[in-house]
Amino acid sequence: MSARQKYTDVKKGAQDRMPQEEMKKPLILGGASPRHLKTSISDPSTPLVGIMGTGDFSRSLATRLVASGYRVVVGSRNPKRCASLFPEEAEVTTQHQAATQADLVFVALFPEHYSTLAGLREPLVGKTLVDVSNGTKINRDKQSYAEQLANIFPESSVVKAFNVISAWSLQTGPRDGSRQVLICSDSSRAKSAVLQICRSLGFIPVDMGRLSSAQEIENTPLYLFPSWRVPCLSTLCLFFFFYAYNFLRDVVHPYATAGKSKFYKIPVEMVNVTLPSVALVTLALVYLPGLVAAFLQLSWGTKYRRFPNWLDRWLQQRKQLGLCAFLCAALHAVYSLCLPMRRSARYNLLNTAFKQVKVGQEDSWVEEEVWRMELYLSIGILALGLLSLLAISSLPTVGNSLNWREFSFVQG
Ligand SMILES: NC(=O)C1=CN([C@@H]2O[C@H](COP(=O)(O)OP(=O)(O)OC[C@H]3O[C@@H](n4cnc5c(N)ncnc54)[C@H](OP(=O)(O)O)[C@@H]3O)[C@@H](O)[C@H]2O)C=CC1
Ligand SMILES: [Cu+2]
Repeated sequence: MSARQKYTDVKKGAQDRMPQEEMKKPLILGGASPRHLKTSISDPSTPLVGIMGTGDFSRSLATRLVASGYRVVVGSRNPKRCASLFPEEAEVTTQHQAATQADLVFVALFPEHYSTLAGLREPLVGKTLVDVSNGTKINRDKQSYAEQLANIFPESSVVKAFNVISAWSLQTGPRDGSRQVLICSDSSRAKSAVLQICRSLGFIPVDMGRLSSAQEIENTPLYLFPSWRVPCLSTLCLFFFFYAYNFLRDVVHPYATAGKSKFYKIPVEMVNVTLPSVALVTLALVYLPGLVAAFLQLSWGTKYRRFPNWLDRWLQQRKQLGLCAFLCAALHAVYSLCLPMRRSARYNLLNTAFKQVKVGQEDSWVEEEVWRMELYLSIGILALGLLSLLAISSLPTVGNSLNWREFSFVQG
């Protein structure tokens, strides 16, 4: 049994057990009909939008379409059971009837069930079909779901769209990070109809070209933090570089030349010395590409020319690099604040040791104790750093930049 099959079964089970009143409630709390989703009066000239399926996505989409003034007809295998889940303005009927009436049809089914729609081929001839499906794994070699749908309906125009928008954000309304809807199709007429709907729902359509881009669009929501990999790796590399340098300079060198043991510096002091260097260099990496870009534009004498790819990517990652620099600087501040506390603790420790030595006890435990203290301290500081990272990432602006559905497109 595939992961999705299991998920669908669990979901179906839950829906069957859930009383109808519960299911009628919108996904988000705050009243049965959120104020911003109040119905606008439908204009008979707007296209009649059909939706196949009555799941989460279908319900959210229908609610938003109705709120934006569209006339909606929903096609279900069991219209009687599902009618109460939709806004009153939306008509819920059989799949065949919905397909016949609608001018444009959203297919809100899991792709595994596309083949069950084959009987609707005739009423859908010449119409636009919108495929909203998502995969569960990154797909590199199989045909995309949108192309599979196009194979089942060779005489309809298939558009891939809205898969990057969750049922949740359809209901809550577009937010910063999840505003862009990637759209592709082989038919420009069908595509512009979907672009129009997308704009009226408050999203920003991004034209991704022909239907062959569908695979990439289906993969997009499955990438984890695509724009963070390089900035995090470069910050880590810088950290290791400066740490190694400081280790050689502050620990190995005094040991080799004067036989002094400074190994206690490894967990706290050396990390603290390394962090500001990393923060400064990372900050420099934030400003440098802007300068390079300005220099290139000056030497070309025009700003209407594309930057080389490497510079393009670097420019797009400045925000992430800046946040990494900020994290290092913040950790450095925390470490520095902790140092005085540590000094006084060591003073106390040495004091006790001195007293004990005076009395005539063995003093070798002092060094061990210093080590243990430094270790606890560094673990504490790291935990504090992680906590502050979590806090920072929950800030709305930073949170959006962490959004896994974020895209940055450079205007050509
Ligand atoms: N939920 C989300 O946030 C998002 C979902 N999507 C995509 O939207 C599509 C639908 O998702 P979602 O609404 O969550 O799924 P659900 O499981 O909630 O709904 C699927 C619907 O498909 C209909 N259906 C038609 N034929 C069959 C069949 N043979 N077997 C089972 N169901 C059938 C059912 O409606 P009925 O019984 O009335 O016919 C059912 O309600 C998927 O492709 C998904 O990838 C994309 C982006 C976000
Ligand atoms: Cu400092």
